[in-house]
Amino acid sequence: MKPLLGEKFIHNGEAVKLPLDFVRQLSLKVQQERPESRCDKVMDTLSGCALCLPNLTQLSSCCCCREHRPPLCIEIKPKCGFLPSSRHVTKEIKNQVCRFCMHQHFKLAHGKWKRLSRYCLITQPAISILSVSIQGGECIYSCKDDADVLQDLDELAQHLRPYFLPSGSLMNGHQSSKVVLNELIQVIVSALLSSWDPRKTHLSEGRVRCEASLLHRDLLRNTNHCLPKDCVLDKILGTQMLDNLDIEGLNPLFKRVEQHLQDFPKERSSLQIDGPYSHSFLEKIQKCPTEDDGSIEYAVGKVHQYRVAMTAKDCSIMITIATCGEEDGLDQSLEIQPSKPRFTYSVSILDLDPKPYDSIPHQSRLDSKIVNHYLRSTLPNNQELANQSVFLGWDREGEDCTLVFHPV
Ligand SMILES: O=P(O)(O)O[C@@H]1[C@@H](OP(=O)(O)O)[C@H](OP(=O)(O)O)[C@H](O)[C@H](OP(=O)(O)O)[C@H]1OP(=O)(O)O
Ligand SMILES: Nc1ncnc2c1ncn2[C@@H]1O[C@H](COP(=O)(O)OP(=O)(O)OP(=O)(O)O)[C@@H](O)[C@H]1O
Repeated sequence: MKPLLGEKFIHNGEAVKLPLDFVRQLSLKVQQERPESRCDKVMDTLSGCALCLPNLTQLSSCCCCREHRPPLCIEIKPKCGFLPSSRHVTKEIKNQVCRFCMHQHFKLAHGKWKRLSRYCLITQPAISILSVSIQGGECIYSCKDDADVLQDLDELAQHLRPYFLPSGSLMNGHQSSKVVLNELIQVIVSALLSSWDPRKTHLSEGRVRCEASLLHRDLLRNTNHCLPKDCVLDKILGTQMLDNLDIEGLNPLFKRVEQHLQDFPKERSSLQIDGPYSHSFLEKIQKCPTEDDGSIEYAVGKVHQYRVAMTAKDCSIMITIATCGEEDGLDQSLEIQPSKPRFTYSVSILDLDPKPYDSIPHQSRLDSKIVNHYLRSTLPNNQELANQSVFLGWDREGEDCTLVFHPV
């Protein structure tokens, strides 16, 4: 992922061995802390291996030590940043509404989420804050399912006040909360959009407006869709866009690979179906023909590209910021306005586990379920269709099992 997402955002980590007993105890502790919706996840307690990474809630050049204020760490899961433009897409709604918005309805119906979020990366310039922690691990804000969001944000603002409002400020109550949160968001956005060369900007390709976004239309109209070249969001978006066929275009290629592996099982390893994720794997991704020439190389290249794109669609960004003085003279410092505090920051990408090859059929089924559920549950014109859906071939789970008659 490093060559694709950029050296500076990714930490290799080091594979380390851990005593199995320690891992078992850790797993028990972690399991107790998991929110209900994530209790199906378990830690791998059998391999005895772990990845040792630097603590990304801290800054390496710690000018903040002088400041007496611990750094703030903000974690964001951006999810997919574009609408498909593949000719293989069969359902028009996928060109209008992003998967994240459609998936939310599906998750709500199945009890995974308790409410719809206003977050939609496709259309909005705003940032939805997922979690903020202070160095030392104290979490001061986290997107909880059933919490009172406004009250939580007020509490968050109280914590952040010393970072963003001068100590003598007379502002208080709701007004100051608003100012403080706006300042935080400005700093986050600046870190997300910062690149080594601020003059380089480019327009993101493809359709950029998700029609299901809950954000106000006026806000959407004024949105500028430029991303500075090489900023973290640009790198992630570019990698996500390796999925240019959509799962609907990829599925037949996956079947081609499956057939090939049945005929030539020994080629599984040279085609690097299960890795290793080496230089030659990267070459298969980068040198994949642009048009389908019917070859196995094309099919494998597209499958690999899709898996890498899926990883980039599910990664997190960690931004750590600390206030600093002018005398710190750091390379990566943000000055939002000359009269306001200066910040130093670091931006990293994490959770880059490769998505397994075997998950592709699941992704294909899930895609139909999400789209069918969305069409049935949200579009008023489809209400009648929804009532008849069982007869038309949609089962209760929203899976498309339509019986298609072909002319003979
Ligand atoms: O399918 P999505 O878009 O909901 O993404 C899943 C994530 O959901 P969320 O980002 O919370 O909405 C999901 O996150 P959570 O566990 O719900 O926090 C996982 O990251 C999942 O990956 P994997 O299947 O465990 O490898 C993710 O699954 P895939 O990326 O494999 O689809
Ligand atoms: N290097 C790091 N420094 C600080 N915090 C980290 C670091 N790596 C991960 N975290 C925190 O731990 C969380 C879980 O990490 P990650 O998503 O990589 O693990 P995971 O194995 O996918 O978790 P799960 O078992 O829940 O699926 C991250 O969302 C982040 O909050």
